[in-house]
Amino acid sequence: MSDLDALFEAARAVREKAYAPYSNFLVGAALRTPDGTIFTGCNVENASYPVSVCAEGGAVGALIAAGYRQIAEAVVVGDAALCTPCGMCRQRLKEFGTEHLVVHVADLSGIRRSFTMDELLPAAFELEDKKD
Ligand SMILES: O=c1ccn([C@H]2C[C@H](O)[C@@H](CO)O2)c(=O)[nH]1
Ligand SMILES: [Zn+2]
Repeated sequence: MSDLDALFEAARAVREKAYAPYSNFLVGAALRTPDGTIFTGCNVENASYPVSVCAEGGAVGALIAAGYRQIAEAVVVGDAALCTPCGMCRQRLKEFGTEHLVVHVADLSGIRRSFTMDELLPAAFELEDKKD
């Protein structure tokens, strides 16, 4: 299995764990660090809708909590719709993306589109003096 296949499988598996009783739209995200470690997250909705957390947010939290700071590649798996990260998650991914971060967007049968971070979030807001 290629590294990308493994990342896709991780995102597809964690999608099954999503808590999305309000939208019924399950999402899984898998992030690969430069050393090949994979972190995953799923969307967790809430009766107070704005409290919901996207799959990408959970995965970024897991990666940071484990002591990592860099995302080299990401896969987001939704259902039929083209499940590109929302605006907030584009900013989240940008914060920790390597220069060459590629975000693959998939449905259950596989990857449908691939984007560079710059395609997803051109002219992104970033602070030069951030400490990593
Ligand atoms: O990239 C995406 C797009 C949507 N969602 C979630 C948010 C909400 O729970 C549900 C429907 O928008 O899907 C994600 O987790 N990631
Ligand atoms: Zn989001």
